[in-house]
Amino acid sequence: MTNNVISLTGLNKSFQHHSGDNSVLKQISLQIKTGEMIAILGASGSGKSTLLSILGLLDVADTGSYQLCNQDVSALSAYQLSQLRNQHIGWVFQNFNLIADMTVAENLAVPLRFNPAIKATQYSERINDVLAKVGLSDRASFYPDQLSGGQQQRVAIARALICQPDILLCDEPTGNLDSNNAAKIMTLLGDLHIEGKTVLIITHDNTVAACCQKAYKMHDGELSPLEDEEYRRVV
Ligand SMILES: Nc1ncnc2c1ncn2[C@@H]1O[C@H](COP(=O)(O)OP(=O)(O)OP(=O)(O)O)[C@@H](O)[C@H]1O
Repeated sequence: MTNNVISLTGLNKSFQHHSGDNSVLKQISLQIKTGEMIAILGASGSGKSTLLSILGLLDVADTGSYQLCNQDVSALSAYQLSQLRNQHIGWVFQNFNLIADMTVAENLAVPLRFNPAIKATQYSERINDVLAKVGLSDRASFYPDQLSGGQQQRVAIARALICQPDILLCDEPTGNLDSNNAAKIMTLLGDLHIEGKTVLIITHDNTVAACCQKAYKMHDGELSPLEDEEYRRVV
């Protein structure tokens, strides 16, 4: 057993095009320890989202090994993968992905309904807890379009937290926010990291990466660590 929550070794992924195979991830190796807060920087098309989808068990690599919480994911059935996903992973997206015709509380209940381990009698306590954590206890009955972008992203983070995952995978979490709201979201993610969550953020933005303990750069499907001065210099 290691204390790596995520361990990737020699991961490769290609997509087929009419013009031939397009190699998107090349020999990716990455170890993330429990409770770390990590950024992956990289230009558009460099392979960041593809890597995040594999880490979040939404896609699979062609070759290489992926251990999530010391379990080799290639050995698991679809049902076991969905259980592992429910248990360990919360997602935060750039576009918030809230359901427009549901209230905040109803949006937060959606992942609970897919999680058989959580009883319906626990729903309201869970919803109240996560709304308090993101500072939106007074917005439970609002619809997404009645909230600012920053508030919608806080609801999305509350939704990511509701099944009490230990890992947050964040895909450009500040990409649609102004700098003031972006800073608030980074403070919230930083607080969750301090509480012990493992936080992985993919971003184009050095100011976001500078809030993290470590950063990596994705370039043409290859991942390499960045030194402190490389990603903190613009801040
Ligand atoms: N399902 C797919 N089928 C074919 N090609 C794909 C597929 N998904 C991604 N790709 C290709 O993989 C490459 C990397 O895409 P990916 O979305 O991972 O990049 P990214 O770094 O996240 O970009 P962005 O920052 O713009 O979201 C791109 O060239 C893209 O066209």
